[in-house]
Amino acid sequence: MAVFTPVSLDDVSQWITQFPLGKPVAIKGIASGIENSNFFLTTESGEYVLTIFENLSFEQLPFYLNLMRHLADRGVAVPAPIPNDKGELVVALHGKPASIVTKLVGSSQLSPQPVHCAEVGAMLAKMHVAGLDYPAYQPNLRGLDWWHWAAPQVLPFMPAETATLLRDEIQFQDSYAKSDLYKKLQQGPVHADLFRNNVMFDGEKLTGFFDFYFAGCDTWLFDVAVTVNDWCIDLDTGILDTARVRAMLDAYHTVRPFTAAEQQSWQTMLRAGALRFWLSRLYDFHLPREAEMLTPHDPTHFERILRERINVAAPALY
Ligand SMILES: Nc1ncnc2c1ncn2[C@@H]1O[C@H](COP(=O)(O)OP(=O)(O)OP(=O)(O)O)[C@@H](O)[C@H]1O
Ligand SMILES: N[C@@H](CCO)C(=O)O
Repeated sequence: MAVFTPVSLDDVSQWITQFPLGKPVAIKGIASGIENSNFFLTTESGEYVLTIFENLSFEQLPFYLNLMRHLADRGVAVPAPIPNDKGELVVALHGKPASIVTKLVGSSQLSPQPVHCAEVGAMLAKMHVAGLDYPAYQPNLRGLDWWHWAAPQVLPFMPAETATLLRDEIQFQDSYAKSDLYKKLQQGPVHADLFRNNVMFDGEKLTGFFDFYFAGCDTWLFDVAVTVNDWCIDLDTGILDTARVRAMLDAYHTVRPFTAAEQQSWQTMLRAGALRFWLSRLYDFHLPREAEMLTPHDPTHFERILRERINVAAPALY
């Protein structure tokens, strides 16, 4: 189901000569993606992932691919995009934008232990610091402006009590975003979707972050909140697991110390991280894209997490 645009060895044999990768030896579609057509590509020089982008355009892609290249060049574990002989990272294949990146070793860790959370926390801090001098800017396209655009479209579908929760939370986040405290937070490029299925592990060793296509510039703390809200919870209840939270935050703090302003903002940001995915899931659920083939993710998962973060104090940031 996941390969929307088929690609054969014949299709790439000529196309790939613009990349310094030698002859292609094998190509195999990857079943698990839902957004793009992905392939494992073996060439004379090694193993790579070829992606044909089904939704993002030639204009949108450079922000993401240049960011991955920038991070990879600074030792952050991410797939490194391979430039062609003109230095381009995005090249047309079957009329659609495509790229080749290095293949990460391992698989996703879907039942993380504290040791995995510590690896993620340390690498996330490293990524934030390495992104500081990334020259391109794009806002988080699923940030406050998007919440204001999406909420009126989903509210008519919602029962009164949950609609009130959504309205109140957006208002609460609005006033926080205007506060002096918010302005003190460090900002930069963030992944913004660093869920368990977007990180690769080889045993207990993290081998890479991937799927950067929600990345944008936002507060670093928002990225930490999104990551904790997925990696450090009991999936059935949304309740934070203190051992995993501590492992992730302590490892992050060792690489890039949190600030007092971040400490004060922590609970609010955990709520923002929950709101962001509650709203996007509500939107995908009630207003699915045309020809959407997917079963949408369950919005109530993040509604539960939001209520939990409103009602229960999280472990301190440091
Ligand atoms: N650089 C990489 N190295 C190794 N495996 C990769 C790499 N990039 C992607 N994969 C594999 O391909 C699968 C699909 O990739 P990805 O999650 O990016 O799909 P997508 O369709 O682009 O997005 P979505 O997460 O929305 O499904 C991943 O689960 C992973 O197993
Ligand atoms: N991580 C998102 C899906 C988009 O990558 C979610 O769980 O809603």
